[in-house]
Amino acid sequence: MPVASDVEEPTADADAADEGLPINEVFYSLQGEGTLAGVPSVFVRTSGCNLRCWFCDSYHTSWEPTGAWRDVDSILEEVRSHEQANHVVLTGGEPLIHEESVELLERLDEEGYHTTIETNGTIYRDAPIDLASISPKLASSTPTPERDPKGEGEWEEKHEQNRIDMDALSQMVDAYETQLKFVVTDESDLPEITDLVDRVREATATTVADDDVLLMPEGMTREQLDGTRSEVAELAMEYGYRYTPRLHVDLWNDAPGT
Ligand SMILES: C[S@@+](CC[C@H](N)C(=O)[O-])C[C@H]1O[C@@H](n2cnc3c(N)ncnc32)[C@H](O)[C@@H]1O
Ligand SMILES: Nc1nc2[nH]cc(C(=O)O)c2c(=O)[nH]1
Ligand code: SF4
Ligand SMILES: [Mg+2]
Repeated sequence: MPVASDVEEPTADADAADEGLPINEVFYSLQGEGTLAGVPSVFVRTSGCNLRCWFCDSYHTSWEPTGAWRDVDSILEEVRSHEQANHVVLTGGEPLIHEESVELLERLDEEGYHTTIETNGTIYRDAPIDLASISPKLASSTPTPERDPKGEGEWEEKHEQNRIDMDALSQMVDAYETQLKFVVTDESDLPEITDLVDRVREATATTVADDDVLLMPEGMTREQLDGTRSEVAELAMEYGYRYTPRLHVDLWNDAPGT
């Protein structure tokens, strides 16, 4: 069922909290991205986002948010049904627009799961998060009229205004074990990445090592990655940052539930 458009705003939380979370999908796979790539994990994907990256590979959580409201108990039951998994990845959409994500993370933590959150880093919440996998959005993600997958650039200004919130980002880096995972389209992204990393280092008490900074090639299909991964790998070597593959795309292309 379509998720009401008000899930896009964090202010809708109070009303929605009783109903649980808008869930787009729950599936079991290998973590495909970042320092835990290859680890068997259950993915819980919430619907609704406060940004609109033109390249978003989860279109039905952002541009066309779709899902069903589910209470935390029913989500936990499905997570537990994947008995082999010790790791849970909470993703979206933007999972931190939802207050109820905190309750889900608390319950997962109580049951002994390792929790990763995939977030764009614009909203801080206090929750038991074992790895904050933060993917701050660069200027190259902005949905200009030429790149808008849906309209004619109606989201350009709002996306541009909201894509970086240095207070939320630095609070998260100080609170949790963190990886900063940048989607790279080409080498023109690198000056913005180095500048942002410098600003995070200035704003936080935490040491952000170069290998906590990950470059991930843009592409939601193998064919698209064929056009980006070599250049991004070279850039990681040149700048001393870590390269992360998109292992799930290499293995399963853009198949649903992977
Ligand atoms: C769909 S997002 C959901 C979590 C959160 N909204 C975020 O952007 O971090 C999950 C991850 O996929 C990445 N991603 C989305 N579309 C992509 C694409 N076309 N190529 C590479 N990575 C992409 C995001 O940057 C993020 O790291
Ligand atoms: N296998 C797999 N690994 C992932 N890591 C982060 C994902 C996400 O969409 O947040 C993702 C995903 O969609 N699939
Ligand atoms: S922030 Fe994440 S979910 Fe939202 S549009 Fe960008 S990639 Fe998609
Ligand atoms: Mg994904």
